Amino acid sequence: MPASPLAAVDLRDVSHSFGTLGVLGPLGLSVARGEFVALVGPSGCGKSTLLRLVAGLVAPTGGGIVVDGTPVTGPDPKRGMVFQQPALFPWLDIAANVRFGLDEQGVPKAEGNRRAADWLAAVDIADFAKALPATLSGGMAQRAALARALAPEPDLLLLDEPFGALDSLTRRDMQALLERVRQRTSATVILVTHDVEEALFLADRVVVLSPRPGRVVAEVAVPFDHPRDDALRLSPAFMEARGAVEAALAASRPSASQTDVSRRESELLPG
Ligand SMILES: Nc1ncnc2c1ncn2[C@@H]1O[C@H](COP(=O)(O)OP(=O)(O)OP(=O)(O)O)[C@@H](O)[C@H]1O
Repeated sequence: MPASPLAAVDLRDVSHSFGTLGVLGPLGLSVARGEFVALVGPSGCGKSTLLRLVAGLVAPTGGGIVVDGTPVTGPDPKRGMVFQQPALFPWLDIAANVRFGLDEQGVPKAEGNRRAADWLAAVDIADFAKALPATLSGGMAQRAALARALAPEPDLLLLDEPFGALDSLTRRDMQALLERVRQRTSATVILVTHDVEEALFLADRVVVLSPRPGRVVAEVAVPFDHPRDDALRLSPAFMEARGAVEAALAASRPSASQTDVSRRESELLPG
């Protein structure tokens, strides 16, 4: 599969197995520079694995991944990642956590402080600069994790269910926040989520994966301009896009009646 000239991320015939368990692919996926793609699919279909492969934390057992023209062979500071659990360094205050990647890059101290303060303000936690992570709520800690990932100005931001552990109201606040901070960065974004509404609210394209081993079964373009606000969720066009993604998800699963038939057949089998 030839690389698209505009692709920031190119997955070429990628597959992955853990031992004998095939969890992903083979699949191809191209993400354009600056595009925001959301991945949805049934639990266990390999979404997190796909993100870890792109991050270079795991090597694929088949195919290859190219980011900005260079094959992925390991982690790179140009690829920021946010996980479901904030994973902040517990012994560093929030400002130092956000500054961490900048210190690693050798950014001078004064500039690092200024950029960290700027990002803390952008995610509305400037007042918590001196707090330790353990004293923050889940939502606040996740704001800090987002600021930490964005402060080094990554070319690619990988978000693995970043709001999955939050209550629904905090989750909506965080979606609005991510939509807002996205205007400050030109990073390409890949978001893994279980939440179809979240995917549609944030992304430019939603990619639907099949049950394990995950393969691309549908792609839905999200035609709404940015910045988006909450009213969008109630618009007929949004509901229509939601219906399209949910239909693709439902179509990719074995139907309930098929499952019932196979269960009944297995119940009838001797032994
Ligand atoms: N390190 C590992 N060793 C063995 N099996 C693994 C490992 N990591 C993941 N798996 C298995 O691979 C499959 C895919 O896992 P993965 O976390 O990528 O799926 P997912 O789509 O992100 O799931 P969920 O939506 O539930 O988070 C699962 O069956 C999981 O148990």
